[in-house]
Amino acid sequence: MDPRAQPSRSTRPSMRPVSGTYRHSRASACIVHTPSLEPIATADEEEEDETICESSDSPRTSPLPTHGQESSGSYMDDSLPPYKVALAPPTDGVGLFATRAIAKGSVVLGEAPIFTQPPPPGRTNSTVMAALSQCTRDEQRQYFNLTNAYKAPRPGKRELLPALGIFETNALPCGKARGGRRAGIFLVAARLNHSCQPNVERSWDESAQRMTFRALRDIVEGEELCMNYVDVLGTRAQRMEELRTAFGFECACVACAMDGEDLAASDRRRTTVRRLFEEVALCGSEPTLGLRKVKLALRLLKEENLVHYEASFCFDAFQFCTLVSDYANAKLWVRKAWEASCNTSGLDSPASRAFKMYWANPRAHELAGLLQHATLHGPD
Ligand SMILES: C[S@@+](CC[C@H](N)C(=O)[O-])C[C@H]1O[C@@H](n2cnc3c(N)ncnc32)[C@H](O)[C@@H]1O
Repeated sequence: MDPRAQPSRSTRPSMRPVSGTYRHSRASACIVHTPSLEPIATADEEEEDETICESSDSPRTSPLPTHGQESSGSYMDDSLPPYKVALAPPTDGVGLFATRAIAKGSVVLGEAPIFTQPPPPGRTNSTVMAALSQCTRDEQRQYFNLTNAYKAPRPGKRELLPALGIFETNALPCGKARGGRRAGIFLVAARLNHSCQPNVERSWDESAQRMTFRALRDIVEGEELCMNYVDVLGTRAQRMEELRTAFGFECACVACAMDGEDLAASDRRRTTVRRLFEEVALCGSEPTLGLRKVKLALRLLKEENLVHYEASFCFDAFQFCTLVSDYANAKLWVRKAWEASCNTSGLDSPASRAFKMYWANPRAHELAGLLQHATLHGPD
């Protein structure tokens, strides 16, 4: 190993340069979930990097399939929403179901909050009631029809008055506030159930003050639309425990319904991806090894039907390639990261824009050329 190949200063930390916490939890994550795992910052969590600008040879045309009405956040190809509310039997409540096929990356729903609240302790039953008083009668009626997971006492949780209990059950993080993150009520999205194999991802558009929900993969008519409230890389037992403690329910999703060898294999894959996520960040001086780990993680994610983390791992692979000046493969990887990021958080998200910029100019990355020249591999 070339001793020069110890990119001491920044390699390790900057293996996750487009970092941040990409929380999947509902805002009742006053239950603090700090997923060191979570890869790509979404619009609600990532300050825009001011150093990023379009270079003149930026890729101009999108090689991606059309992203519905990407920027407007409205529905895909007709004026009717591509979902309906219907009973979701295993959950004791309702959920949202696709009323037609929805293509990967399409906007499923764009919604503004009826009101937002600061993080605790600034959020109380009185502040929620005050915000509700500014809403229409219909919004108030719909609000009080939402699920309240704090109705009955739960171990370790204090009972909450109804308005606050409903808020904590249904609110989603949306934007920053002094001392934490604001959270808001989205009357339609409040009907999205959790799945450990989600098919919908949310991203907050700070400038439009709207939440956009995109299809993580192709969705067939009749399929339930689900996002994930917690990180999904744990074993079933770990995920169940987290959902029970944080949200007070026993997860009835398809991944948690597995048993026997299927469950054991799924647990193994998810824990391996989690381990790889940590290990890849430590491979700054061993790009070949790092890239091998990335490829394994991507294969396991695919087998688990999990799309999250794809962009992050692809970006790691990009960095390994740029470290050794393998710019041809670096471009292939960052393009893949860009495609994955557009599918989950849209063309205009800070991560998507950063990936696009590096696709146009991989040498702009701070790790470029730090190690001895080598040729690695592109995506499979
Ligand atoms: C934000 S609401 C989602 C919509 C809710 N099902 C309804 O009827 O309004 C969250 C609640 O839905 C239920 N839920 C969501 N995901 C679930 C899952 N995977 N398994 C069981 N219950 C779930 C829990 O009761 C949870 O407190």
